[in-house]
Amino acid sequence: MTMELTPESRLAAHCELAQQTRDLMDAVALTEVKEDELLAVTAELAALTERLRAASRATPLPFDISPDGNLRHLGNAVIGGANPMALPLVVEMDGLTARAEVTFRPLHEGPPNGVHGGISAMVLDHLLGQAAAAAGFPGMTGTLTLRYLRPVPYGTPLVATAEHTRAEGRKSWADGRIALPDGTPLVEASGVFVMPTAWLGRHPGT
Ligand SMILES: CCCCCCCCCCCCCCCC(=O)SCCNC(=O)CCNC(=O)[C@H](O)C(C)(C)COP(=O)(O)OP(=O)(O)OC[C@H]1O[C@@H](n2cnc3c(N)ncnc32)[C@H](O)[C@@H]1OP(=O)(O)O
Repeated sequence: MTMELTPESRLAAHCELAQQTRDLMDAVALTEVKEDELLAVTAELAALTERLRAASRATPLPFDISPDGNLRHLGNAVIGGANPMALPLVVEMDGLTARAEVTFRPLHEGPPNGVHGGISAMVLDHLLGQAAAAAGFPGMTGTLTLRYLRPVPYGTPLVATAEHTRAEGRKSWADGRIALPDGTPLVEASGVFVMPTAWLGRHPGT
C-alpha cells in the first residue's frame, strides 16, 4: 500500500473531472445527435484526452488516508471517486454489515432494460470484500458465487449489503445481496477471501 501526499484541492478537482466523465459516458451511451455532431464531439474529446495525457501516472490513485482519518482508495474501480469507471459506490459500515445505496444507470445495461450481471457481481465482490476487511480479514477474492434471482433494474434506488460470516486461517467468508428497498432480493452472493501471504502483518490484526 502506497501512501501519497497530494493536496486535497487537487484530489477534489480530479474527482470532479471523473464525475464529469461519468456524465459524458452516460450521454455517449444515450445520445441520438446526428452523425456530423458525433464526429465533431469525437474530435474535441480526442484533443481533451491528449491534454490529460500530457502528465500521466502509471497506475490510478492509490490507497491513502482521507482528512477524516479513514482509509480511502480514490483510484478504485468500484468506490474510487477519481475513477470514472466507478459508480462510485459509497459504502457505510453498520456494525459489521457493509451497506451501500446504489442506483445503476442505463450505461450498465446488459439484458434489455436491465443491469449487466457482471456489474452486479463487481459491486457484490467489493462489498463482500469490504465486510471481510472490516471484520479484520482483508483478502483477495478467491471464489465468488452468485445467484441471480430477478433482473436488476437501472434508474431505481437499490440497497446492497454484505456481512462477514466466518474465518479460518488466511481465509474468510462473506455473504451479501442486492435488493429492492423493501428487502426483495435480486442477486445473492457468497465469497471466499484469501489473505495473500504478502499482506500478513500489513493490516491491523494480521
Ligand atoms: C496491504 C493491506 C491492504 C488492506 C486492504 C484493505 C481492503 C479494503 C477492502 C477491499 C475490498 C476489495 C474487494 C475486492 C477484491 C478483489 O477484487 S481482489 C481481485 C480478484 N482476485 C484475485 O485477483 C485473486 C487472484 N488469486 C490470488 O492472488 C491467489 O490465488 C490467492 C487467492 C491470494 C491465493 O493464493 P495463495 O495465498 O498462494 O493460496 P494458497 O496458499 O494456495 O491457499 C491458501 C488457502 O486458500 C485456499 N484458496 C486458494 N485459492 C482459493 C480460491 N481461489 N478460492 C477459494 N479458496 C482458495 C486454499 O485452498 C488454501 O486453503 P487451506 O489449505 O489453508 O484450507
